[in-house]
Amino acid sequence: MIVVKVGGSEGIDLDAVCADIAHLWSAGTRMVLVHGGSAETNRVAEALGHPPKFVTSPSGFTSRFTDRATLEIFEMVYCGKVNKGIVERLQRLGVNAVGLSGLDGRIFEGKHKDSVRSVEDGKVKVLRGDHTGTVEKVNTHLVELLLDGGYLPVLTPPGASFDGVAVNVDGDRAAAALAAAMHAEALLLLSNVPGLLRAFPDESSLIERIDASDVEAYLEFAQGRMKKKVLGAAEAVQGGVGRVIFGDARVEGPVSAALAGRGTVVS
Ligand SMILES: Nc1ncnc2c1ncn2[C@@H]1O[C@H](COP(=O)(O)OP(=O)(O)OP(=O)(O)O)[C@@H](O)[C@H]1O
Repeated sequence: MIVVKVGGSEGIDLDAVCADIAHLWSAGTRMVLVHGGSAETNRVAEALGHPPKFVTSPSGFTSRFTDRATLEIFEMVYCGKVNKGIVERLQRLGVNAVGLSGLDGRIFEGKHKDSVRSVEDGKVKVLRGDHTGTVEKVNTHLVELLLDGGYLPVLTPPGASFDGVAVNVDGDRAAAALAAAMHAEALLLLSNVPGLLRAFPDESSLIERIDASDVEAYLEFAQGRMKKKVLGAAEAVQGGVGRVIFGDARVEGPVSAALAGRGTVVS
């Protein structure tokens, strides 16, 4: 089986992703789709008068500061507009897709992190009231029930804390944990870039191949949220996933192209 994670950045062609998934699904490929929704969440948050706030940790990782109001906006967009938009596309293409968040059935579970360290003007501040977490446990039973019943699961953050509180989890790392837990042969991380670029944003600087034992060394090329993808790739291969491909979701047949090795292949 394969796990496909498609991001929610500008330029991603969800129609092309869904058409390709429908084609592979009807040919018998067992798969789970995980998605993001960051760009649309930023737009809706602005429109609702609660603009997004991103924090950068002392180790250089960027994340969305998720207070309760942000979490609710996040859910509206990720679990509502984006998730149902993908499920509708797939249904129209004849795929019996079911959309769930990681909170449903506690598919993605982890500890609630209430505070985050943020570097602001060169100083480290501690911000409280954060609703984030890292996926520590994937409960695959519900996902397997759906697959065995012929349904294509379409999953999205948030996840559930061990106390049952909704927590914003990173979609790439959640997909990586899912791929490892499901013993997937491949994890595809599709976004609005051709893959991991050595000199972002120069698209001709694509890194085509990374040795599985060496992934973390490539963190230095990733900026901003790309770092989480590299981290997710490292976690997936350490968890036994055969290969991880960073692929382009702006092209025709994006899933097949990534499966054929177009992008950055980690193996
Ligand atoms: N070295 C790099 N190579 C490629 N992209 C990079 C690099 N460094 C930073 N990036 C940025 O990482 C972004 C992809 O990560 P991001 O999390 O924003 O995407 P996503 O997975 O599509 O979104 P979502 O958070 O909605 O799931 C690219 O749009 C690019 O701007």
